[in-house]
Amino acid sequence: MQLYLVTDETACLGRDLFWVVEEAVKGGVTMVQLREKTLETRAFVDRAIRLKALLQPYNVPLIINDRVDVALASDADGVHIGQSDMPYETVRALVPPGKIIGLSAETKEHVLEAEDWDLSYLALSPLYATPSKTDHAEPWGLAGLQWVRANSRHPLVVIGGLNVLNTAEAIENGADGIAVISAICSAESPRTAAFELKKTIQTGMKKR
Ligand SMILES: Cc1ncc(COP(=O)(O)OP(=O)(O)O)c(N)n1
Ligand SMILES: Cc1ncsc1CCOP(=O)(O)O
Ligand SMILES: [Mg+2]
Repeated sequence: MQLYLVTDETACLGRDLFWVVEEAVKGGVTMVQLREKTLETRAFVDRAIRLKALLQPYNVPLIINDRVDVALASDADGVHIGQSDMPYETVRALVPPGKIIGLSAETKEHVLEAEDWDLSYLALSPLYATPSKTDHAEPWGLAGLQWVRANSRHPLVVIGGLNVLNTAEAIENGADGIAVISAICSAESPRTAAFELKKTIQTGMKKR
């Protein structure tokens, strides 16, 4: 989950979502989350199955946002849950062993509660304010990220307002990866954008 693409069709500037995802993967994306907030269940499952087939040859895991049923139906590699979604214990009981479970943390309490849980990653949500999610919580900022790094045993992903200019500092301050919507989906070239972000992550990693 070094470079984690979260999909949003409306951010893709009218371009085909599957084209955007494949370009991004060719540029260096290491994990993809299918995030559909309005799609009906059948269309969501169809899209997940198609995306899984696209990603498989690249060995890039597919994560489903919010919906354990869709993750199971599409044999996705995992599920991402937030603080208003299905509770962790229920998800853990439903999802087969070996699947990825990622969780959003919006507060210090969420971070501490997650210490007992078997998570593949914890996402600091959001690191910075972003127009891509209108109902987001108070941003963590770099000081918040440093606190989480010191108090969490989980791999950390940061999401919200990440771009090529602020990625290195997030990595240097303890993030193990970044998750983005607009920096890739809305880029003129999703492939080049992913390539540049990946290069920046790797530079940041060398400095810590
Ligand atoms: C990687 C990642 N981090 C955070 C979120 C946000 O999850 P959530 O708070 O449940 O909000 P929605 O995305 O469901 O609107 C995420 N999806 N992915
Ligand atoms: C899904 C989500 N969760 C927290 S912020 C966010 C949106 C991130 O989008 P962007 O990378 O365009 O800021
Ligand atoms: Mg959610």
